[in-house]
Amino acid sequence: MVSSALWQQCVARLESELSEQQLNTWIRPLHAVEEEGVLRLLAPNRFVLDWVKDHFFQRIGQVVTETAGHDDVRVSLEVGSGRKTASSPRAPERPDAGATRSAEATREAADPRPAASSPQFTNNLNPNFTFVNFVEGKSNQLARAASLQVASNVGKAYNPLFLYGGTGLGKTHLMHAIGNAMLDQNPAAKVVYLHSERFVADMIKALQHNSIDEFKRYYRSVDALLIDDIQFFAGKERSQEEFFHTFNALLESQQQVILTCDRYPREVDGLEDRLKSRFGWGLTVAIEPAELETRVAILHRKAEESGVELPNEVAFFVAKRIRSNIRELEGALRRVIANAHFTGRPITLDFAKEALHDLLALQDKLVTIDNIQKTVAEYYKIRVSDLHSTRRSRSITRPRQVAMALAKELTSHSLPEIGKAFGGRDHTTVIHACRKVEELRESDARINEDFVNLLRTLTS
Ligand SMILES: Nc1ncnc2c1ncn2[C@@H]1O[C@H](COP(=O)(O)OP(=O)(O)OP(=O)(O)O)[C@@H](O)[C@H]1O
Repeated sequence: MVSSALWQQCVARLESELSEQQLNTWIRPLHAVEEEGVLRLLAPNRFVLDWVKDHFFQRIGQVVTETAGHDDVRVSLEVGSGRKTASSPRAPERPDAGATRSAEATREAADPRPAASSPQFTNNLNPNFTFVNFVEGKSNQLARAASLQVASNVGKAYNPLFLYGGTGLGKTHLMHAIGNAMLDQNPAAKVVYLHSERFVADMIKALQHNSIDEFKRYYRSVDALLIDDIQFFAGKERSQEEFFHTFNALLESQQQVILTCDRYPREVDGLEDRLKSRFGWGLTVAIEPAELETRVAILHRKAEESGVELPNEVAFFVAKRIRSNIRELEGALRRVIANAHFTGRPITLDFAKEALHDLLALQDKLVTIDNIQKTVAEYYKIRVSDLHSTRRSRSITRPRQVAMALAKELTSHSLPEIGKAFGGRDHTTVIHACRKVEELRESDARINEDFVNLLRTLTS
């Protein structure tokens, strides 16, 4: 809440000195009004006022003088809101008393949320990431179900909830969906979302400014702490230490912790073992690359949200060609919609092919059958020539089938072309391989893991 131009400049200066959490908790909630040589800072409540007065007021005075370029501006601090000021332009005699109660009452009457949800906790949640617009599929079913459980049983169902998986697969979306659901149920809930890099940066700032206790208090006072991409903690020992204690404190008092990571926690190098083991205390669930049907459903949903009708064949075409990452899928759809908008042409299959021409050409260059064969051979520690050969031992046939299934999934080659590239085999062999792999992925977790790992390697 910033209104005066002078105050905006002051806040910009303070941004380089204070942590994001200090700014969000104490500085940004202040509403500023300039009146006849007085910069009136209105705090949303007494609590914020007292804290700002004790901790920042002196510095604010200096910054205002430096920014204004003279010391003719007096700074006052009082409880109030911008709305109150508009109908009552006169500054109270005693800045931090007087109109206090009526200003508070105005705020409360206009704001249906309980006072506890005042801007001290800026949750950073993206309101567009909800359960309603999260499309369910086999690849994310478990993660979604666990997230729903956590949302309806905060701190008690699974704590921590640890979501992991490749980039752009919906981890952040689900995490925000939980936060948004918590706020729907209880608007006063203190839900804080942040990227792990932000946590590290804030901690460093807090250490530099001797405010580490305040930092600790802040993070330990939330109802739910949502930290994204915790792989960035790797190698940052001091941050891990701090996070470890915060994490324990939250868990002990049943405050919810939700974490995401681009891989399974134990696979993150440079992360302390005690953290890795703690992460496993709750529930660790993977989000896998979405299968074709889910990608198609996501495209339809996103098109609908943009008010665009997407022909089914276009949805299938885009979903078949862009497989690894929902963010890229969305990007492709956006491009098709924007092109249609600018040219005024209807979205047909030919139009989509044209709009995505360069993007798809680039992708074709990246995933070739050759490339798949090399990657698969390396993964299973066999030779590429084994994939072409007639050898029928299990240690060779399985990788060969997996490689064929990947070629079918990841390239636009026809079945006969794929068969030919595997030592001149028939297209029925490719069909059989694809069916077999599909079956095995259902029944054998290791094969499924191999397939997903290979898919990720080839498409990231
Ligand atoms: N199942 C889904 N339904 C609807 N939208 C989805 C789904 N999965 C992903 N998305 C969308 O894809 C985009 C990328 O998702 P998100 O940011 O959650 O990915 P992520 O897994 O957190 O990736 P990163 O590791 O790169 O941060 C978002 O716009 C999100 O809304």
